[in-house]
Amino acid sequence: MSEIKEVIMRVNDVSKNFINGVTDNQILNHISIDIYEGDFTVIMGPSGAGKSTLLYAISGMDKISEGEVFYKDKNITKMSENQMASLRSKEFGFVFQQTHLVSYLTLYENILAAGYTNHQNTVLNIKNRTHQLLEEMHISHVKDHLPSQVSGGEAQRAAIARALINQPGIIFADEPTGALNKANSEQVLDLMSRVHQSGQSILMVTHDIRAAMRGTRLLYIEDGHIVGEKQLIPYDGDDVKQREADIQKWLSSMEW
Ligand SMILES: Nc1ncnc2c1ncn2[C@@H]1O[C@H](COP(=O)(O)OP(=O)(O)OP(=O)(O)O)[C@@H](O)[C@H]1O
Repeated sequence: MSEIKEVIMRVNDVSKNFINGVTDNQILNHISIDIYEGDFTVIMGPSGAGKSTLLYAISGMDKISEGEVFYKDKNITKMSENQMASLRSKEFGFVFQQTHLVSYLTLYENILAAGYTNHQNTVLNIKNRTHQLLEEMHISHVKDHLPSQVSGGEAQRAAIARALINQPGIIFADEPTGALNKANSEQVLDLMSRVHQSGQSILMVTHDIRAAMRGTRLLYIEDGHIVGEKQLIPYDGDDVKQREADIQKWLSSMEW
């Protein structure tokens, strides 16, 4: 019997236009898609196809031109700035190519500060969870370093810890390994896989097959439409070559 998944984000007929002078560019063209709880959903597609625009539209980071986006049945399109800010700090976690860590705070303080944005939690709980995440992300040994004093991989792992501090319903990641070398990328991806295995819903944009293979559902966007989809069994580190070849074959069928 197949497992029934809950919808965590519902994208309903969403369009996004950018107006540059007199030109009106439609980047997202009436997209409707459900994102499921517990999935590691990956958005792929050619450069300029609208991958990041879709991620920002779904996460409410950017206003959409038309349509509606729901998070667990709450229509986020209708929320005020304050409601949206509160939802973002409690329910959404963000990881970008650049970490956006505060340069004058240590890794520990960066994570802690994000925890303090959720006023429902106690200081003791936030401190305990920060230490737990530092352990899980293998960065306890550099917790008192500034972002400029650690490697790109360590900084990105701190950014993931920061995204997880408030136990978000979903993590949005935009090319999280885009600025990292191969070794650091693999470490970050291993941690993202582990976070996903613990039940975390993730929506990630990437053009990197090594990152995409961590996903359980791949979506392909082109010319503002979702034109392809592929399901994958959860990543367990086995048959990596086969997984890579399967994704490559699927991408080639999209890009012919
Ligand atoms: N703020 C903006 N104003 C005007 N045009 C924009 C803006 N942001 C994005 N665009 C345009 O929208 C299109 C899609 O951009 P987007 O960043 O979503 O693409 P992408 O698929 O993520 O690309 P890449 O893989 O190169 O990062 C591009 O043509 C881009 O130039």
